[in-house]
Amino acid sequence: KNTDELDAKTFLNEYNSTAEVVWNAYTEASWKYNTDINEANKQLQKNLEMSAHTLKYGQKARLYDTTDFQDGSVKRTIKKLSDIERAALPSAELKEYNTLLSNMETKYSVAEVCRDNGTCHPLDPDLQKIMAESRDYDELLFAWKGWRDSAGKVLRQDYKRYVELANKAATLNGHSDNGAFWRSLYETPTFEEDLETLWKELEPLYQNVHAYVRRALYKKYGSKHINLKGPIPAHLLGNMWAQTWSGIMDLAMPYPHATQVDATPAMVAQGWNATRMFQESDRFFTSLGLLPMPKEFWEKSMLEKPSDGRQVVCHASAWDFYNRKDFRIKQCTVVTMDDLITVHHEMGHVQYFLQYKDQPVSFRDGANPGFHEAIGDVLALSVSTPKHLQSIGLLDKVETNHESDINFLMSMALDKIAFLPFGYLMDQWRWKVFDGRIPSTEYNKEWWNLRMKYQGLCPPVTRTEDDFDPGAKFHIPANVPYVRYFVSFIIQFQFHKALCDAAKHVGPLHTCDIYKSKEAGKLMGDVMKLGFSKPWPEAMTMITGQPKMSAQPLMQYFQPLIQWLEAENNKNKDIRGWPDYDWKPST
Ligand SMILES: C[C@H](NC(=O)O)C(=O)O
Ligand SMILES: [Zn+2]
Repeated sequence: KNTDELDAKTFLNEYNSTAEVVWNAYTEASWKYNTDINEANKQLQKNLEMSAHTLKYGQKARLYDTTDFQDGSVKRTIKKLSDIERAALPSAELKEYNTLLSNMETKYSVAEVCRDNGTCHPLDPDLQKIMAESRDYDELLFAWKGWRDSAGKVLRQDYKRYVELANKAATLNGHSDNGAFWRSLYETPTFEEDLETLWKELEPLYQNVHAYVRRALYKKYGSKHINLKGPIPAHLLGNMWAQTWSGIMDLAMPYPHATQVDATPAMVAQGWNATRMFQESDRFFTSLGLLPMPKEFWEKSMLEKPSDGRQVVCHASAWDFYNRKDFRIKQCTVVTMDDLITVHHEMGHVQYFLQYKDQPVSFRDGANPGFHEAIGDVLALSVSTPKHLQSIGLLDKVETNHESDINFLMSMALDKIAFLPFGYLMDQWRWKVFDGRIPSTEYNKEWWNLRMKYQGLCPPVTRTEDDFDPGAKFHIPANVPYVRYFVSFIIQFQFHKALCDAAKHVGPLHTCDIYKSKEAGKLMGDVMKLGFSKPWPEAMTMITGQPKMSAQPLMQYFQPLIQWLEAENNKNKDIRGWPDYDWKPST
């Protein structure tokens, strides 16, 4: 083994400069395909070239014994390069794997649901709009079942083969399976236990929100479709996957006569468009002293769904082109408050890219994947406050009284608390698929067992193993891990609390708006500059003064609502949980 540290440094410099070129070429090709899906753009050549580069340098990296090296960054980089992921596969299987991934993401992205009259609806914006706005049980069922027939079902065989190849690559890199590889990115031996502890702390909160919303849906849809002691039919929560419930805020509004919290009507009335939404977000970031979007961003991003007939991958994403200059967002933006939040989420990714762009490519990542997902959401917690929305002209009347507070906290809970079980179960399912606890013959049964166990949902119609409902959620065919969002929804409140302290906020945490606080911006910026160069507990300590994930700030933020929900559910004599677990809605 080579123990020459200077030699390793030279090797890493060569790696870094060649990687930028190869990764940039791949990213450009991938962007071209994602924003114009067709056979011509499908060329997977650049992907193979990237894997060839990874293989070449990964094999060299494995020749070093870094035990006695002085420079921690050199050790950290050599260790990271030694895991060559899919490049470990024999070339025929690597080609098959890349083709499978491309086909799965394409099938998902071009899927649509057609009516008897021949009208066909894509997920974005049509089906998403129906799921958020329709209050017709059967119309919701048309969209819900149609999407799973068109996007999920067709992926089942591809997925089975993808699991085999992903696991083969993982084992060739020394992991027990692909789930173990995904968890290794958190560098936390107690990661799974820590997550379960956090979930157990937050489960009572979720069950209170679930019981309250079940009561609201009972009022709307009646006893044929809602059992007050049972699971909720999964198509009634205002979202295609029931992962956030803000779509049914009008049914769940605690005090309809107090301050409203939805900025959508004002955005539409004032003629906001996608660019305006992104400019607003850019303004918030720069108000904190963080970096403005470069001109390439405005010139090359795709901020709206193209109207020229091109097929695109509409699921929003942020892109680093690894040349320290070119950063983009691809989003099929619609003018709603919900999408203004998504805009901030994606802009948070680009801010992270900008902040760590001078790190070596190996460190151009979040401290852990949850950090990358949290940045934009932290700022959105400030933007969402009635006070801030009023300051940008999106809410006219803002009252600071108990009812308005509870209305606001309910709207936030329908996004942030409703999401927690979904954020947790997505990779519970995949980790079990990868380690074999869920055989391919039980993909769908186990999916619905987890949807029942964690979310208290049931399918509105019978499901079989001809279906593949997990495939109807983007991240499954797109091979994007998901526990990062569960982590993000917890740590973003830790960050929010720390930044509000830095901004010298006084009063309840949920009223904090860090807008224009340079102190808050510096705290965030310094952590983002680190990228992946230090283990994430160090980054967590820089922001919060302690190294662990904690549910306490989230609980503190929602404290007034927790008390209100306890009282409200007790007043309604509503049980928490769904003991009538085998109840089914009448069809
Ligand atoms: C929460 C997650 N966000 C994202 O993909 O950007 C989702 O949309 O499912
Ligand atoms: Zn994201």
